[in-house]
Amino acid sequence: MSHRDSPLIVALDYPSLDAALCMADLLDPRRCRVKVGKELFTRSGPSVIEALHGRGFEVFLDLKFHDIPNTVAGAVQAAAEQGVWMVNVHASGGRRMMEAARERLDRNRLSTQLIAVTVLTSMEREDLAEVGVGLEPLEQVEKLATLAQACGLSGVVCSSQEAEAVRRACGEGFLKVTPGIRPENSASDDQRRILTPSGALAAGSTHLVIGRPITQAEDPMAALAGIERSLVTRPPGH
Ligand SMILES: O=C(O)c1cc(=O)[nH]c(=O)n1[C@@H]1O[C@H](COP(=O)(O)O)[C@@H](O)[C@H]1O
Repeated sequence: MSHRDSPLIVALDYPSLDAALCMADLLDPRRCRVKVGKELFTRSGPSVIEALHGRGFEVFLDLKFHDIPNTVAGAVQAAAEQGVWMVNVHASGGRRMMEAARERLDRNRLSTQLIAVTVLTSMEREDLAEVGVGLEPLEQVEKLATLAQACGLSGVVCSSQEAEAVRRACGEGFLKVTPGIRPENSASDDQRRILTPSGALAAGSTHLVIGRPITQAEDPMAALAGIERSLVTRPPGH
């Protein structure tokens, strides 16, 4: 299996370039992609992207941009010009922001996948209510996914619990990138809306973002292999 077929994206949530690369060196770039998030990128800057590309990884740059349209379009262009495979914005930034980002990539013939975060997997109904959204997470995810698709984005970040609804609303080809993945018997940590890796794929996730269950395992590549096996031999009913 090459990374082009693998649904697995390992979140490299580390406070330094060295720590992230130590983990990357334990992983096989033919069997997963990697995600660089806010902490690592803020500390290391673009050098981490270069180092991961040099090791053969495709990179999801997860900076969840959310600002006025012109600012987000510029940031998305800067990310794409570093050659990353995927970049994301917050769908709650709205239509004008997402369209500006899409248009900027198209105008510059940049093929980076542009996706939108819907409702963070750490949030439940009460958390949404507190920020003025009086909908269930599922309804809000559907609403934002439909908007992101109308703005020409390639997919969304959502929890795997909503992947099926997004598939119904936006179709098979629309990417459903789902964090909040927890293998059987592992700690949920700060995640709230979770599923197992096989449950997530069965629900329609196209890509699974997995951090701590792999990066904090004693043998990360063995943990990744265990997840791969669970995807091949799905439990009955999935
Ligand atoms: O955009 C993301 O990747 C993201 C969105 C979301 O709603 N929830 C979420 O957990 N993430 C990211 O996915 C990763 C999940 O890591 P673990 O909880 O360690 O598996 C982290 O890097 C989060 O920043």
